Amino acid sequence: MYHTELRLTEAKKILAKFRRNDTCRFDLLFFSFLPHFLYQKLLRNYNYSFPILRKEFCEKLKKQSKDLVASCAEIQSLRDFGTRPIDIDSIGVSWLNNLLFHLIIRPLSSQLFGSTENFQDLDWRQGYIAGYSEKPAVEKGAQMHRLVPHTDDSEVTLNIGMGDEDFEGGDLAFYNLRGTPEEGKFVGQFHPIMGHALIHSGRHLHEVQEVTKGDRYAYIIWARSWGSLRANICPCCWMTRRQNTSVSKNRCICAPQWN
Ligand SMILES: O=C(O)CCC(=O)C(=O)O
Ligand SMILES: [Fe+2]
Repeated sequence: MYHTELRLTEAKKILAKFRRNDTCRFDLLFFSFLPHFLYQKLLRNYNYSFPILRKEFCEKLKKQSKDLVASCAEIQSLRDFGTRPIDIDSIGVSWLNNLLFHLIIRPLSSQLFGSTENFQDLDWRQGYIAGYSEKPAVEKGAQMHRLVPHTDDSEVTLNIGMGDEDFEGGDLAFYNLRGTPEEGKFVGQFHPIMGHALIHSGRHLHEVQEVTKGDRYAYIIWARSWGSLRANICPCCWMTRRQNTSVSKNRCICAPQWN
């Protein structure tokens, strides 16, 4: 679990540095208009989309991740790196996770999802780059053709399109909120835009459709609330969206027969 206060101090320091340095400042588009932030409602009331990173910055981040995969391929014991989505902390860009978490995800989430998802604040994040391709290959850091419908083990997910610019297919499709009568019903789909973020609740069923041309990358951050939501309910039941019935309660490892 991350220590929220420590990370917040770090995020503020980095933000101050960006404000002093023009070259860096314009790398992250959102800093220039964050105070007047306007988000756009997308796919009814559940998902919201807005521009967040410059294309050049997305390219740099992708390059850093791919270069690391390529160097690891030369070292026998690190060959697995790239077979799974690339963890942002492990490629030395934790500061970006922290900035996005503290300055974007936390404030937006408490307004947009706090009451429906039952949390007061978020205090944990994990960021990674997922790659998909018409021709998946470890050396590109693009491991998959598609991603089947699922919910995330997060209260809220931020999804930033990282390009490439000319891929085809690979739309993000949504099928409504797990645990509601509408679960499974198609809501809409979204062709990722490079540098644009989409924020949605973790229990919003979604899939990545097959990429039919080129490579497609996304920078995903999962955010959780261990301090409020997961402190009050069994995290395992929440994760599997187990309903609170006598049958499903007995299937939980926290149920009396296991203790
Ligand atoms: O690649 C994407 O756009 C979505 C990925 C996703 O849903 C996930 O990693 O949970
Ligand atoms: Fe997901």
